[in-house]
Amino acid sequence: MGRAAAAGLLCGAAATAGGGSLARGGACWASSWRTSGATQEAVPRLLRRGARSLSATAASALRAPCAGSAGLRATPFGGAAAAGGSLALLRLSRRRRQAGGVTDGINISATVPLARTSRASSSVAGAMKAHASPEVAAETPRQVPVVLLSGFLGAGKTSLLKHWLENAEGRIGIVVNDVGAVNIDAKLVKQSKYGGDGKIDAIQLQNGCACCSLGDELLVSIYDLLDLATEGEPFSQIVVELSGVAEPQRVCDNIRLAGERGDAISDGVKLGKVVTLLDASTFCSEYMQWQRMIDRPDLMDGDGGEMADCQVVELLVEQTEAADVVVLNKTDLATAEQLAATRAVVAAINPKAVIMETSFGMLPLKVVLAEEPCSEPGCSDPSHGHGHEEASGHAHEEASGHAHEEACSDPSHGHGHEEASGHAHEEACSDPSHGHGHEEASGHGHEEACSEPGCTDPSHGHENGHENGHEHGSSSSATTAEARFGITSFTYTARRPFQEKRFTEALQQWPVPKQDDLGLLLTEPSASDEHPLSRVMRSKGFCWLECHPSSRMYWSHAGKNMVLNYEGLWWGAMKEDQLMLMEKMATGEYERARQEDWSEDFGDRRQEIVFIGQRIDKAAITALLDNCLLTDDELAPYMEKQEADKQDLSRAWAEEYRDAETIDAGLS
Ligand SMILES: Nc1nc2c(ncn2[C@@H]2O[C@H](COP(=O)(O)OP(=O)(O)OP(=O)(O)O)[C@@H](O)[C@H]2O)c(=O)[nH]1
Repeated sequence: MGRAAAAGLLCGAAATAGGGSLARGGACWASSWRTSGATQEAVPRLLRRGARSLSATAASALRAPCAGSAGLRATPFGGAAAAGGSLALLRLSRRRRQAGGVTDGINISATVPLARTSRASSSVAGAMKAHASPEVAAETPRQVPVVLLSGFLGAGKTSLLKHWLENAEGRIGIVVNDVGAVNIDAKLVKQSKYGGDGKIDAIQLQNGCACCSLGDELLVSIYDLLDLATEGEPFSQIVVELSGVAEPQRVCDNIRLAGERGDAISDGVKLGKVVTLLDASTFCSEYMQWQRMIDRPDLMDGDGGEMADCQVVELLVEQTEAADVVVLNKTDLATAEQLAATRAVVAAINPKAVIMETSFGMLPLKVVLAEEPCSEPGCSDPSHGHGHEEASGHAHEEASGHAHEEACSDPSHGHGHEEASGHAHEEACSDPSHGHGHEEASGHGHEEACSEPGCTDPSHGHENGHENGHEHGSSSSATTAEARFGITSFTYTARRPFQEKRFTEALQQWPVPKQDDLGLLLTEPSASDEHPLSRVMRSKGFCWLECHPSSRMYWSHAGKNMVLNYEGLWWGAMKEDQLMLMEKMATGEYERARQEDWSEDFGDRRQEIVFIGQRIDKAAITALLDNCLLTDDELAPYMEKQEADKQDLSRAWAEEYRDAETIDAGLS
C-alpha cells in the first residue's frame, strides 16, 4: 500500500488561510511543497514552515491583498470582495486555488480560498435595478423557477436540453453557458424543433463560467429573459445549461443572495431544481482518476477558468451532491455493473437526490421536475414539504421532525449534534453551509425528493408513470447501495481539536486505493488487514485543528483525492462586534450555530466528518481519529492558544473594519 506523503500540509493550509492573505500564502506554501518533492521526509519541514506562516495569520494576513486579485480584499470569511462591493457574497466564495500533487499514497492536498473574480455584486444589483422596469414587476405574476442543468462536457446536457425543448409544455427560457469561443450549444438549441417559433427564448452566456467569472452576468441574462417574457406567454421555466466545469451550488448561492439583497430579479424568478447529468459509462472510472480538469480537456470547455486546477473527482462529486435530480445518461454505453455501481454511489453520496436513467437525454422536463410526494410510513405531516417549493420551504426537518440519522449523514448538511461523543443527529438538518430552511449559504431551497431510509412508498419515485427513463426515489437507491454493495455511512463528531502531529501521521497512513474504477473497488472483496480508511470512497466535513484554533477547515475526500480547505472562521472565534457584523451577512446563522453547535468553551468548533464507503468500520475509524484528538494534558495549553488567536484576530479585525459603518451601508 502506498502512503500519503503530503499530509503535512495541514497547518500550512490553515496558516495561509488564517483569515486573509490566502492566495498569496497558499501559493507560497504550494511552491515549497512542490519543491520538496512531496516525499514523506519532507513533511516535518513543511509543517514547520506552516507553523511559521501560521504565526503571521490573522494580523498580517487580513490586511494583505490577495495575489493575483488586484483590488480584492481578503475577509474573515475566507473570500474576498471587490472593494466597495457587497460583503454578502464573501462567505460563498468557496472555490479555491488548489495546490497539490500526486504521491504514492492518497492524494492529499491543501487548498486555499480564491478571491472571487466576479464583479462586485453591487454592480449587478445596480445593473438590475437600472434594468428594472415597472412592467416587469407588474406583468410577471409569479416567480419563474430557474432550473440548473449541470454535468461534464459530453455528458449529454445539450441532448437532454433539446429533448426538453422538443417536448416543452409552455414557454421555456434558456441560458446556455458555453465557455468556448463559439457557443455551439446555443446553436444546437436554436436548431431544435421549437427554436424558431417564438416559444423558446435563448440567451448565450459566453467566454466564462456562470458559477465564477460570469456569475453576475448570469443573473443579468436571466433578467433579460424576464424582460422578453413581458410580452406573450410567461415562461414556465428558465433553464440554465451550465458549462461543464460549473459548480451548481455556487450558482444557487448567487441566485439566492440576489433575492436576499432584494435585487429586482428575485421578484421574477426563484430557484428551481438542480439537475446533474452523469455519464453512467464513465462515472466510476472518472471517480478514481488522479487528474485535474486541466489535464482533461475532453471533460471541460475552454480553459476551465478557476476550475482548471480542480481534481476531476472533486468537481464530479460537487455536481452530484448539489443535485436534486441526477440523470444517469448514456446507459446504452454502460454495462449493467457500471450502471448499478454508479447508481449506488450516487445514492450514497447524495441520498436526497432523485436518480433517473436514460440515454440520449430522452427525459422530458416535466418528468425530471415531477414532484415526488414523500409518504414514508409515519410521515403524516402535510407540511413535510416534499416537493416544497422555495428556499423557505424545506421545513423538512423542522416541520415534521424526521430523524435523518441514516440517509442524511452529510456533515456539511448539518444536524443538530451534541457534544464530544455526540453523534446525535436526531433533529434538524440545519448546517449553515448546507442551508436547509435555507437562510443562507449553500443550501438551495428547491423541491426535494424524500430520502428517508424508511420511505418505502412505492409512489415515491419508482416508475411513476414516466414516459421515458426510470425514476427511482433515492431511498430505494440508498437501500440498494447498502444491500448490493454494502455502502454505508456514519458521521464522526468530536469536540476537541486534532493534534497536528498525530493527525498528520494518521493521514499519512491512508492508503491509496489500487483500483482505477470504483466498480472494481466495490466488487473486490476486502482484505482482513485493510486500513480502516481503505474502503471509504467519500468523506467530507468540518475539521478543527489545534494549530489553527480560529479556522474552520473543510475536509473533502473522494476516490484518491483529498483536500483540506480553509472555509472561514468559527463563529466562536469572533468577538461581539465581529459577530454583529457577520450576522448581517449571514442572517440567522449565528443563532442557529448557538442553538445547535455550541459549547461553552469552544463555541461551534468541532469535528464533524461523514464517511461513506463499503463496509466501513465505524469503530476503527472513530478510534483512529479519536487518537488524534488533544489529550486532557494537551488541552490547557491549547485553550491559551485559542484565546490568544481570538485576540489577534480581534486586533486585526479592528484595523481592517474600523470603518464598519461604511461596510454596513454597503450591505443595505
Ligand atoms: N451513445 C450515447 N451517446 C450520447 C448520449 N447522450 C449524448 N450522446 C452523444 O454524446 C455527445 C455529447 O452530447 P451532448 O449532448 O452535446 O453533451 P453535452 O454535455 O452538452 O456536451 P457539450 O455540449 O460538449 O458541453 C454527442 O455526440 C451526443 O450525441 C447517450 O446517451 N448515448
